[in-house]
Amino acid sequence: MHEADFGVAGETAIVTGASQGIGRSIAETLAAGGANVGICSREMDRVGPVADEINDSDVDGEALAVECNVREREQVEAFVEEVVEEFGGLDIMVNNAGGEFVAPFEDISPNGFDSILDLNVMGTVHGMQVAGEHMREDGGGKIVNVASVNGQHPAPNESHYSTAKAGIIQLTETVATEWNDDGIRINCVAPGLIQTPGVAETLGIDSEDMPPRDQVDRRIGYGEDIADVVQFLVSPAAAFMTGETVTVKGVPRPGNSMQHDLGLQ
Ligand SMILES: CCCCCCCCC/C=C/C(=O)SCCNC(=O)CCNC(=O)[C@H](O)C(C)(C)COP(=O)(O)OP(=O)(O)OC[C@H]1O[C@@H](n2cnc3c(N)ncnc32)[C@H](O)[C@@H]1OP(=O)(O)O
Ligand SMILES: NC(=O)C1=CN([C@@H]2O[C@H](COP(=O)(O)OP(=O)(O)OC[C@H]3O[C@@H](n4cnc5c(N)ncnc54)[C@H](OP(=O)(O)O)[C@@H]3O)[C@@H](O)[C@H]2O)C=CC1
Repeated sequence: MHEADFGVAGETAIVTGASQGIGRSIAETLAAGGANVGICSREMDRVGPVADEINDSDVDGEALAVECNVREREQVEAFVEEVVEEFGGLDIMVNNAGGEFVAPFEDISPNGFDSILDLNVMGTVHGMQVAGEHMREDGGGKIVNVASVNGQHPAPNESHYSTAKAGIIQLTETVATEWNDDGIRINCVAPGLIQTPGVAETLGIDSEDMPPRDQVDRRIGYGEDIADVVQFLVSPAAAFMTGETVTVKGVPRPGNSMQHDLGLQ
């Protein structure tokens, strides 16, 4: 009788941008599943406590926090190297660090547009190439990139971010065809609106009454909604999936969904 295997126990994972929000949920979920996790953010003061919390808990996975700006190639190389040394390999790479500001296209300076492409696209390129090198030497691995529904559907005042996230979706599909023979599966998750500190800051959407997770028809998602799908994508259960983008956005419905209100349908 077949039993589905969603396990990650004993694997080593890296999650970028894990001091808060979706990245933190992914790191905690994988650690609770028994994976050792290397996590980073731009500030040790912010990401260190997340590792402490995981290490002080009774989950099986251990955490290592490293200060790393994903826009800086050398920092990504040093981060990955430290995790490989600490945990003895690298099986899973989650390129989550990303962000935006909201502005009309005509008000975004060349440098402003470039900063969002650099953070989201080049941050992901650095993570994929550096992790990929270790995975090829080690006989394979799994990569998950975090895009957005903004990379799939138009919404006003998100031109730079939507361009970047669409790029991440293409990057995922293209490199998946190239690294297939190396045993590296690469998939992508496209979250709808998720309750995180970043969304509170950028869009002014703060803690509202959150309906329970078992309700699909709600305005905004939890970090765990994304983390669970990421765990599926890196697990043996997704062995026949590569180059895919999985959208996780609940039910966007007029008058009901925040995404619809924001122009993302
Ligand atoms: C509605 C539908 C919703 C649809 C909603 C759908 C869901 C989307 C949810 C997404 C959620 C998230 O990603 S939440 C994440 C939220 N948090 C963040 O993103 C914060 C992270 N921020 C950063 O990493 C940075 O600040 C980042 C924006 C990349 C810029 O980094 P830099 O170091 O390059 O910083 P700077 O030098 O200050 O800025 C670079 C240039 O960008 C310009 N710039 C910076 N902020 C700007 C702003 N608010 N408006 C215009 N321009 C701005 C500056 O003027 C500079 O250009 P010049 O003046 O020309 O030099
Ligand atoms: N929340 C949402 O509705 C959606 C989010 N997304 C995507 O999900 C991902 C996470 O978003 P969310 O959790 O909301 O964002 P948050 O702003 O809440 O968290 C972003 C995380 O990334 C880190 N980070 C930011 N820039 C860098 C950098 N240059 N190098 C390393 N770490 C960095 C931050 O840490 P620190 O500040 O400590 O450096 C923080 O841990 C992003 O890629 C975002 O675009 C996609 C669709 C919807």
